Amino acid sequence: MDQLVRHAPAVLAAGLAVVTLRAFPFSWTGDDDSLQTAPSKAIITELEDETGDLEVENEDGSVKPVHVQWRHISCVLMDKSENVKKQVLKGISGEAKPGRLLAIMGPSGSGKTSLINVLAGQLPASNRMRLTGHLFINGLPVRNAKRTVAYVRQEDLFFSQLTVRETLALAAELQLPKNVDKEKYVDDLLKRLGLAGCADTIVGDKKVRGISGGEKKRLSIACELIASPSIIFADEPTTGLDAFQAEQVMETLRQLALDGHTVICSIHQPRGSIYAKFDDLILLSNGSLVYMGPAGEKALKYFEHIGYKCPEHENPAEFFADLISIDYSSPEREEITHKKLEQVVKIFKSQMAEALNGLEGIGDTGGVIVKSSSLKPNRPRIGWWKQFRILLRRAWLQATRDGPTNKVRGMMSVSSALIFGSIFWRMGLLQTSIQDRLGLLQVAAVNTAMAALTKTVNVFPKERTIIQQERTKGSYDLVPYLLSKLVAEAPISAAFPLAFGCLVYPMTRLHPSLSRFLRFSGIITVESFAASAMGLTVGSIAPSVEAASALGPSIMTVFIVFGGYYVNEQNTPIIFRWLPKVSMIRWAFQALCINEFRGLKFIKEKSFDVKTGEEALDRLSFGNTTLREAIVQEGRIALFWYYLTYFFLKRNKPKYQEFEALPQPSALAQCSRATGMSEEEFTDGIAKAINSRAEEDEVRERTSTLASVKEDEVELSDEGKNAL
Ligand SMILES: Nc1ncnc2c1ncn2[C@@H]1O[C@H](COP(=O)(O)OP(=O)(O)OP(=O)(O)O)[C@@H](O)[C@H]1O
Repeated sequence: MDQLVRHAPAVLAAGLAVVTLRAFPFSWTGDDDSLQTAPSKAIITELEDETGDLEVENEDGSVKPVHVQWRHISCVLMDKSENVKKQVLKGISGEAKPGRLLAIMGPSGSGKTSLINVLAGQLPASNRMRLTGHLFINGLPVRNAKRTVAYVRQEDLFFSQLTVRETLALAAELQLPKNVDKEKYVDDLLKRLGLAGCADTIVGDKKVRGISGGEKKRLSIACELIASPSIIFADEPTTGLDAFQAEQVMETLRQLALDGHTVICSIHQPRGSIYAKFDDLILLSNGSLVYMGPAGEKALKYFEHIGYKCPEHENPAEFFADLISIDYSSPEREEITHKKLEQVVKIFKSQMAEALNGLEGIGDTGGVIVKSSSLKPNRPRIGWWKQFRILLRRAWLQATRDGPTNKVRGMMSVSSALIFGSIFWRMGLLQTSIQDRLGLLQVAAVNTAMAALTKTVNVFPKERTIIQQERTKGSYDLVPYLLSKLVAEAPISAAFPLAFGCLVYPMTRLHPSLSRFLRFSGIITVESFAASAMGLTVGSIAPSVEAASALGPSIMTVFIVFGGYYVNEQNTPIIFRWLPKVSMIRWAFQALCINEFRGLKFIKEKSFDVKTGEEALDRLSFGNTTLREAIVQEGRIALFWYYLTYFFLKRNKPKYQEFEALPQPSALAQCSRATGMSEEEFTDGIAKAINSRAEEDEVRERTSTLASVKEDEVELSDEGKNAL
């Protein structure tokens, strides 16, 4: 009898697992009518079906329904001594249904972005963070159900000089299978997202005005849709937009939901007309769930039922915001609003617990504890050569169309050539001209390197974020990307040192020979590539443009000091001897000196005066090196920095927080019965215990309860099947 009583919940669980998965659980507050409606034709026209993947499309072109469920998600931040510093998410459960738009609302800092990141598998990893809970896609734990998600982030990052159509066409070529008509696909996408009117306008940036903020957001959504998403996440898609643009963006998301996608967005405080577009609603406050269920009238009825009535004609979003925000205007108000919030959270928790008790079979994996995984990057669909050609086109368009940047670089090259040309105007062959030549060649080397470095560090950190996102989607590999960038930027990067050389060489009357002039230009061009490559490395490790702009010149200053002019290599302290060998300034300066001084004869006035250029080179300790050797060294330095860039880009992939193990839902339900605690209390206890080493005993105690239940459960699951 005792055995029967213990087995009963599991039999029930097995039955319910099947029933609830079909009927979409958590329907206690749900309006399931819309789930029955057939999704309309999807934007995505054709997709490969890989074994084990969730197919995004049905054969008739409609989107396959994807149902996301999550249970007991807790996210805790720890301090250095492993004590809980902040509970970002406190045991959040819920679901997102296909064909419906789910909005996550709450005051600033309530955990909206964190929850959306967790659900998208893109919560940035941190050693000080503990993430527990379960996430299921169509009833399968995320590790078993591969899913493609579209994640529209708050910040819109694009190649600024490409038009809207080019941006989409390049993404389509990189991500879609061969047999898809890309032109038609892009045209459809442009029409669907209301971008046809600005299809041939460049995206733009702070320097050059392009499309509007709302259009940028819709372009972000369009780009994400190419990655064949089953679920669309959008983190505060209306932030920074005016009311009209915000409305249009939300309408786009609503349409995508109507097409059958599962759409989840976070939003701060929408106006009434936007709120009316939501099908489902999650209200968060201070990491706790205040409400999860249908939006609209049902949500208002729920709050009315628990004693909080929304005044007539008030925007429900504003009513909810007032209800769940803490008022810090005075200690009394703070206490009152705090208490009110605690009460609302408590009421919802008890209702949720009731609903969950009837749904214990969701996502059951036969008693096995599953450690959920975050998203893994996909593999590119096309070969390296095709990737290279597509990326080359993009890099070329970006580099050549960037008028303001090229203009500034051109003006800097010309103005510095004119300044140095005037300072070192027509150097003769007197003894004093030796110092002048050395000074000019040194400033030419420093100026070239600094110009190339500055340009790169100002641009690359932003581009790195784009390529990391694209690579996570599996658009392309790093090698074709870096090669395409190098090839596309080479002619432009060479043009500026050439312009500098063309002016400064004749003005200063450096060694007057065409071949020497060509070599001079060649040396500073190679140096410019080396400095750009160093800029790429700095940009690939620095967290922001500001950090890269501080780090790059600091490293370059060291190379300038050991650039062959200020410190003689032989007098360099032993521990710094390696620095001149890796200084691009030194090798460029050395090559420029060899090119300039070899074969030059100076006017000798005193017996100890330098007579030939070779003697001057000897005094600099440059006498034993050939020009070829110096240029080869410079080339090696460029390759070294390119390799480091590759290495850091490869290594510094975005890392996402993984879930820590928690009991399976059905086992959890039994544990909750066995201990007399609610599921939330039990999970919170385990989550806290995982988070604190000081509570190891508690973990042991609770996991032993779980183990005893699990043993029964394997047996019971079979019984459940038989019973069914
Ligand atoms: N990695 C982290 N380190 C420190 N604090 C964090 C981290 N992640 C989240 N938090 C904190 O957790 C809370 C919730 O953050 P989250 O960004 O999810 O809130 P939000 O509701 O999206 O806020 P907003 O509307 O202002 O964007 C905030 O107080 C935030 O400072």
